[in-house]
Amino acid sequence: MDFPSVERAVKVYRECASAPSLSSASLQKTGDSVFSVHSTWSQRDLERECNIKYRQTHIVTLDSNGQIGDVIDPGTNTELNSEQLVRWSPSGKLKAVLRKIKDKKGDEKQYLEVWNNIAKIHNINLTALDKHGKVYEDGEFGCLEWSSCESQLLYVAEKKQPKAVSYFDKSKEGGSEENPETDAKKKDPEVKGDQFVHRQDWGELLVGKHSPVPCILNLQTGQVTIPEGLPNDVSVGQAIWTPDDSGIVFTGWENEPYRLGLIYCRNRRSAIYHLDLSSQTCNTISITGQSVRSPVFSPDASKLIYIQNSCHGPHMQCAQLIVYHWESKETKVTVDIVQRPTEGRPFPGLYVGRFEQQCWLDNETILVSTAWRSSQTIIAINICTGEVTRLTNGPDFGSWMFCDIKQRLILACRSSPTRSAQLVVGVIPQEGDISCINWKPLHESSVILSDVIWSVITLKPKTEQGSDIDFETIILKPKANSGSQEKKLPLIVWAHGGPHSVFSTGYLLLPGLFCQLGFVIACVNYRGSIGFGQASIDSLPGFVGTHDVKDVQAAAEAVIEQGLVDRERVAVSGGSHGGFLSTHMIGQYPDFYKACITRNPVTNLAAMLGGTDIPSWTMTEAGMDFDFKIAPSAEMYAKMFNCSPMAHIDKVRAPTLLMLGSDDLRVPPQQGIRYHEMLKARGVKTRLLMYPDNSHPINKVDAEADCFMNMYTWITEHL
Ligand SMILES: CSCC[C@H](NC=O)C(=O)N[C@@H](Cc1ccccc1)C(=O)O
Repeated sequence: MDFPSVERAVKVYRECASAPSLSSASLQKTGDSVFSVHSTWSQRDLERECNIKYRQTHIVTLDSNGQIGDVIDPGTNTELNSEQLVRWSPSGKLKAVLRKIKDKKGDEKQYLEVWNNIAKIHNINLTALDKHGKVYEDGEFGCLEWSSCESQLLYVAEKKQPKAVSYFDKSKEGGSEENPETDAKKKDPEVKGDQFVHRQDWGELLVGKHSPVPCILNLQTGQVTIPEGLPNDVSVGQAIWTPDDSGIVFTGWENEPYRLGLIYCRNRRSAIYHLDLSSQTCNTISITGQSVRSPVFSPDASKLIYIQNSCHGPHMQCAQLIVYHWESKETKVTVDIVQRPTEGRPFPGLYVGRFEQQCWLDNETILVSTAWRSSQTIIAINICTGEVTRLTNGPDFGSWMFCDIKQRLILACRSSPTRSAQLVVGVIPQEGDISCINWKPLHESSVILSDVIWSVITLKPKTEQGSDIDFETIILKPKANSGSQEKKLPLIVWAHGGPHSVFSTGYLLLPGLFCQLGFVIACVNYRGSIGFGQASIDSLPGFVGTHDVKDVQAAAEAVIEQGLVDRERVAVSGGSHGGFLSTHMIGQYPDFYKACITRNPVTNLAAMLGGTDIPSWTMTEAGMDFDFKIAPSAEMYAKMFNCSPMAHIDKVRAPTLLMLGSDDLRVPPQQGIRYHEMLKARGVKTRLLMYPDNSHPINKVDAEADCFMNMYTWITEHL
């Protein structure tokens, strides 16, 4: 078959990859019935080979009936390149900005600025204060919180460590020093012989983040303090003020006996703490032996909510929503884990990492986005009754992210496999059905794939165990061919990572690109994906390499049965656990798959145990309980090997492209390198691309673009 040319693929990539993705969006009340919407976007810049960030502002007015009136786009996109965190004060009058700037010598400095509506009114050089290391700006620990009196800011930064020096360092032995800053630093405590002590960090994408502590900046004095009384051996993150500013509440992750990588892993042992700043006493609010996160106070300050799930087992799980009554100290599970959604009660449970900063509709109702089968959905939860109302369920947009709420004006971002992100506003009815929202877009999607149509199919598993748990597949088809019988199309079967994550019916760059270029795509949400109930998640550990493989194959067969696809031209693709599945498919169905493309694949769980930042994952997914002390036996290693793609290497025939990030701490590149070597030794065609300075996602702009072009040329050469 004639595939579109490489030049055409480059053009399609330029178009589709130009779609900006939303980093954050918030609402500010700027007058009677007037709101401004500030959104920050990230966009690939292929010329500069980097992601640029820019801010967009819209004005939204409400009419006399409280409904959306005008939406004004002043057309003021501004590129931002140094803002790390931004937070509006409770009154909306001040804005705090954490900024990273390189000085003349090229050293990075962090500043905390405060702006009013006219100008910058404070600028504190946090690096020069030298009270702590780098400020955390990530989505796991990071925070920037105004006290209610708007005179203090709370954030999290790396704890300052005593300076480690050599026993042979002579520079400290007297001599005069004229620089007072260096003199002050000289007075800092020093530890001899500690220069090479290994300090464990929080792993993949959190490199250099070891011991976060809360920090308080007093805007009047310009001084930063690290509160006393913090628990030992706990990493502090997600800190917020208590309602009267007398203390702070935060999530604390246990450092001991050793840290396991945190990103994409919502099962790390943690607790919610309350530190009283005057008495310097710290108490635990949550129960121990759980994984908890994201404390948020209700507007009337009577309740604190947070998310909780088990700290054992799968790395992503269905979670509970906990309500803690601040005065009575009573705790209640208001939304529980859902094992199996049913037709009568379809809510599949909560799959939430962190609440948005403003998530309260009123003192009883919160808004949150969660996975709901193959879509990302906004729900309202009545925290007194636990009642869940689905607010978004339209046929055109499959993925909805809740952004902000002011009064009853809700800001959200939606997308679909054929439409890139679009901000929308709506008014939540005061009375009646709160899901009756008339959404109004603030702008058009920047990319619309008009030649693609998408659908979701539900499938029954073909295994004995877990056969009562269904799963779904998102199908993308080129429109021109969708009804015709004349020419059958090539198929790419795509498996997501995790394994406990999900493809949602939002904008999917790679599948969309390939579909624009004439391929049918099947994105398989095999059993174990999130959004289908905890029973589905729990059905996979112990059966990886079997259940997930059978589901992927059943999805491929189901798409072929629809009659549009040429069964002689099927390829498979996926990254990480999706790479584990791709390499399994070519080992277990060697006649079926004609090409394989894989990013940072897990190929041998037994070998990965000693190299990944999450050794717990390899044991859990192979069906064994993880314990920090465990030194696996030969039988355990055998179990891990036997469920791995490497166990099927002798059967592989499909030409296989491997794309590896040299800095991946999650799936060490050796996993892919060894698989590539094994294929070479068996005479199977294979190519390995190693991307320097890239880690697990391989998402640097030049690397990502190169990956796509190599995927395209590999597939078109072999199908
Ligand atoms: C020991 S590596 C395990 C595979 C890895 N799982 C967790 O990190 C994985 O599949 N990564 C995914 C990323 C991901 C994981 C979970 C939820 C969302 C995304 C991948 O790279 O696609």
